[in-house]
Amino acid sequence: MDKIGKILIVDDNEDVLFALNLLLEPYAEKIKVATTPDRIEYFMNTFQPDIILLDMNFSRDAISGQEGFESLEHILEIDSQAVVIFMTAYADTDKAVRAIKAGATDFIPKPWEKEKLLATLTSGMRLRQSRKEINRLKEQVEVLSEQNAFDNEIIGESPAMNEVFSTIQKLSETDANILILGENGTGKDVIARLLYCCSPRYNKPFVTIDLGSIPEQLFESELFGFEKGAFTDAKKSKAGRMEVATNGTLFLDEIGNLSLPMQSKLLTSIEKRYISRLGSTQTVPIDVRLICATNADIRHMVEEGNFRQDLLYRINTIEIHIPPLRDRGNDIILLAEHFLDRYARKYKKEMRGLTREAKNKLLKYTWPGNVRELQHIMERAVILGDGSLLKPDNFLFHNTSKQKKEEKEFLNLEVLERQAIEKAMRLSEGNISRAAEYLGITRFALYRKLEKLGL
Ligand SMILES: Nc1ncnc2c1ncn2[C@@H]1O[C@H](COP(=O)(O)OP(=O)(O)OP(=O)(O)O)[C@@H](O)[C@H]1O
Repeated sequence: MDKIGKILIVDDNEDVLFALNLLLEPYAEKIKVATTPDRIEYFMNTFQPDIILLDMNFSRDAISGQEGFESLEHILEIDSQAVVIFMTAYADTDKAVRAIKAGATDFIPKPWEKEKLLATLTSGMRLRQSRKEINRLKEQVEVLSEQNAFDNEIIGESPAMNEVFSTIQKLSETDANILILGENGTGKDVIARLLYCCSPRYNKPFVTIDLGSIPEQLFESELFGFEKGAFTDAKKSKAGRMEVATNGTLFLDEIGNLSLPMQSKLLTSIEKRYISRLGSTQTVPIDVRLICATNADIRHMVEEGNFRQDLLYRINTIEIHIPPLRDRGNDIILLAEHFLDRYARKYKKEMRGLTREAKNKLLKYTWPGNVRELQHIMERAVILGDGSLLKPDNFLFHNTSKQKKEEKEFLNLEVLERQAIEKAMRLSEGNISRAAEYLGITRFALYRKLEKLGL
């Protein structure tokens, strides 16, 4: 039998204390005794008992149990997780029920039967351990949430980024499912974490799955979990990320990578709000807020039959478009200075900033890899650069042929016009007059252009 842990026995009868001490000594890790309830607080602070065996009746009043209830209340005020087992010579069901309702764990009548007493203490100890474990896990979740929250400082003052921040602000009281769209490296992950930090589910779990990096065959077991023996390698049961994220937020990165059969399973679980682990017929209720992200053209995927429209409706209650870095104007410089500062500290370099020419070079570049590319370029420049200011020569852009093609497309007037119109329509939420105003043209001209471009 496992040791029962630390026990504090509180009873005004010294014979009882002596007998219990003797009886429990072989089974308990340590025992302390007190003859008056006013010593309980002292022992709780210094001895930190796992279980408190508490007499219900002290000298003031022999049978009502009132004094025991008052002590119980005081104990639970000090430690709401305390395990208190009442003892009384006057066992009656009413008092037992009252004791449990008041927060006691169990109740044993005096004189006690040894086996019954040990069984009660053992289950009390198990309860204490589970409560400790739950507390530990809660604390872990809190620490992890804080890490999730404050790892990244988010830089951005451009109108395009301010629009993103203001949408996040508006969403701060809601639980709506969010779809974050944006090119590679624009900061979708950073924005997902910001959304989480500004949400009512902050301090609850934030669980992520990068669907771009999980092999297709593992996706189901990662998301839904499995029972022991569900497949050859399932040596023990494991909760899926959806279950772990319950009451919190699940971030599905690269949702565009999800195969059609998996899309259908995800949809079912979102709609039914429960899941079944692989190899189990039991259902587990889930309550998660979904944040999804993709750099794919998800609407195009729907049109091509590669992404389920009904799933899209479920995940995109609100869409957030993260602008590419090239549309963020001076944010490029703010970010460059932010990374310069970070890497100068990391590599212990005395670098203070960028020359005007260097800033111009960064502003002119089209940043196909967005913030991630800027981050890498700054790191390299800091490592290889000399002097206190970084100069244009410190920045080498390795344009791939694909990037060059994208850059050329970026200069194509027709492409630019289409992008501007699409953006104006999005910002005006389809309102033609407002979109025309944003574009500085008449409503009629906008109609003609929409028709010409097939929009
Ligand atoms: N506004 C920002 N301020 C500071 N750092 C940023 C910002 N946006 C992105 N970053 C940094 O840039 C890098 C890329 O960002 P992130 O991983 O969030 O992009 P992503 O869009 O999720 O990329 P992918 O498409 O590859 O998944 C990260 O190191 C992130 O910390």
